[in-house]
Amino acid sequence: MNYTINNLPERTEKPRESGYTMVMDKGLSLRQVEDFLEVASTYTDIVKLGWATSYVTPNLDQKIKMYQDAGIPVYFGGTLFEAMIVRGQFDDYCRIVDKYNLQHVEVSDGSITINHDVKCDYIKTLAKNFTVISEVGSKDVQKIFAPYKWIQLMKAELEAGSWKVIAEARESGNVGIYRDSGEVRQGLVDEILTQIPEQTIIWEAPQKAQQVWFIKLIGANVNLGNIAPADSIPLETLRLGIRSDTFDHFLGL
Ligand SMILES: O=C(O)[C@H](CS(=O)(=O)O)OP(=O)(O)O
Repeated sequence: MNYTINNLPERTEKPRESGYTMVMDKGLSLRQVEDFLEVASTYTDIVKLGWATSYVTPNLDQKIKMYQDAGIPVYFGGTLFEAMIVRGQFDDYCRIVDKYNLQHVEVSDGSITINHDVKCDYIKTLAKNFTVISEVGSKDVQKIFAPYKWIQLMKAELEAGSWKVIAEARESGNVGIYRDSGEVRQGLVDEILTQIPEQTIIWEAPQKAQQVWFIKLIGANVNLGNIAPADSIPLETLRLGIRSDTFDHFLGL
């Protein structure tokens, strides 16, 4: 840090198990990645190349290498996994992940309907060679699961071998764990936390109010995802209680 401020909440350090920040890159150029890394690599634990943007992004191999050289693992959005398995291309998917030398994969079913046992079988298979992050929740605003269902799905996926489960929100932050207004489904989150260890969940929280809500509930070291590249440093200040939104929350701790 550039200078000392006393009595800040303790932040975990990289490589972290909690306090994780997953940034979503949805098509940054190499120059933008370079700029991003200059300022935000300390605060970024992993980068997701959003949905299937990796299919159309130029200079993909160079981009991935830039992140990896900075010590930041990269993975493809779950939508790419879904787009390939509905086309019967699971083996091709594995080959692509290998080709780009990725260690992490996302298994999701936000846009497709698959039997949950089948999803867990994919997790089991992929967990033999990769670190699996699986996503729970649908991208369909009409599909609202009861809290017991979220818990059941998360438990089964962690047991199948997921390293962490992602709670769905999309880039927009208005489905899954949020109402269409972006407001957190508080009862749902509270109930999930009675059964699922919080360090095993990455909460998608693209909006500032959502980040603030989770920091106040769980603390500076909550795992948050779908953070826009430009929000990495602002998020870190929220975690540390040095922006107005969380300022009072950490005073006196
Ligand atoms: O669920 C997500 O966060 C995303 C981005 S969006 O739904 O397309 O907005 O999908 P993913 O495939 O996991 O990147």
